[in-house]
Amino acid sequence: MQLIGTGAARAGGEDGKDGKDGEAGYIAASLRGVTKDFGAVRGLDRVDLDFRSGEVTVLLGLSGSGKSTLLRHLNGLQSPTAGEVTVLGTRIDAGDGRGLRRLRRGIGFIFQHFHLVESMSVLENVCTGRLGTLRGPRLSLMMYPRSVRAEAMAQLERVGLADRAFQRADTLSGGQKQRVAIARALIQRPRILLADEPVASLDPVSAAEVIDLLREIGDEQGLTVICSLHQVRTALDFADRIVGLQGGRVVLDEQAAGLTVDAAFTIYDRVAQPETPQPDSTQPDSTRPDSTQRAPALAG
Ligand SMILES: Nc1ncnc2c1ncn2[C@@H]1O[C@H](COP(=O)(O)OP(=O)(O)OP(=O)(O)O)[C@@H](O)[C@H]1O
Repeated sequence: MQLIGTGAARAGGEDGKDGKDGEAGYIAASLRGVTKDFGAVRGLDRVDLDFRSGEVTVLLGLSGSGKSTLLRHLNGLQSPTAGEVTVLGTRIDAGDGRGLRRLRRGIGFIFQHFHLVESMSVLENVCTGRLGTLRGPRLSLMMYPRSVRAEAMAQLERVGLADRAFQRADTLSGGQKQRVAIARALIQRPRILLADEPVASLDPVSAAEVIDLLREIGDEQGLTVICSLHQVRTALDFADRIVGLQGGRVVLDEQAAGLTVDAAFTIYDRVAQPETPQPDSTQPDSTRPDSTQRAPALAG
């Protein structure tokens, strides 16, 4: 089976041209020959990928396959050992501190553990998403411009949490916290939304709500969404495109619509021990062995 397909080219049209910034389907981010070494450990291995505007991509792969490392390269949190990372038309790996900060304003990042300030109100947490555009410290909600507070409230309405605006963040459930984190990312007015296992800490119902919200917002705003997940079936429902990583290498790159669950699972099977039981694709996600459950067995 040929695992590496032409997902990126198909998403952007047959010619695969870059297009101009602002056009639907232009290349919002790309990695060219990106290798990342952490001492003796290779985190990414000669990765070539283009991500087009408006496209929702899910990164799949075993724990340690390089998903988080790839996402961190896309917002300049990490720099490659070799290769180039271009985001929104600018080499993010070569930027200075100021250029990097400016570029990062166009990139929202959602984390597994939300990264909210628990003692702050929900509304103030959302306002912090605009700190990069404001001069000077903001030590309380009222130190943010009225326009920022109004926009934060609008974003909370968008994620269905306006009624929680003045509660402390630590009074929310995990699913609610992740929706606040999404609102905080949206107030940046990003063009790219990166999400690193955004539902890994959530119950299945909250996880589905967060995934649906990300898809809706991505579609509404034409965002480039790149998200790592461990739930294969959810990934196929959510994504336009699936990129599979193994040992830091891209081993699968296909449109989600053309992939079966079993084909997607080959990302994991290629490193499975021979005696590892094969998944039963007739079972629903909640009962079927998924990568989160299979990973330890496969890795061991
Ligand atoms: N800061 C670091 N220092 C040393 N090694 C690292 C560092 N970050 C990542 N690695 C290594 O790089 C490889 C890829 O890690 P990465 O966190 O990207 O994997 P992942 O696919 O996101 O895993 P998970 O699904 O568990 O989050 C792993 O072998 C990991 O141990």
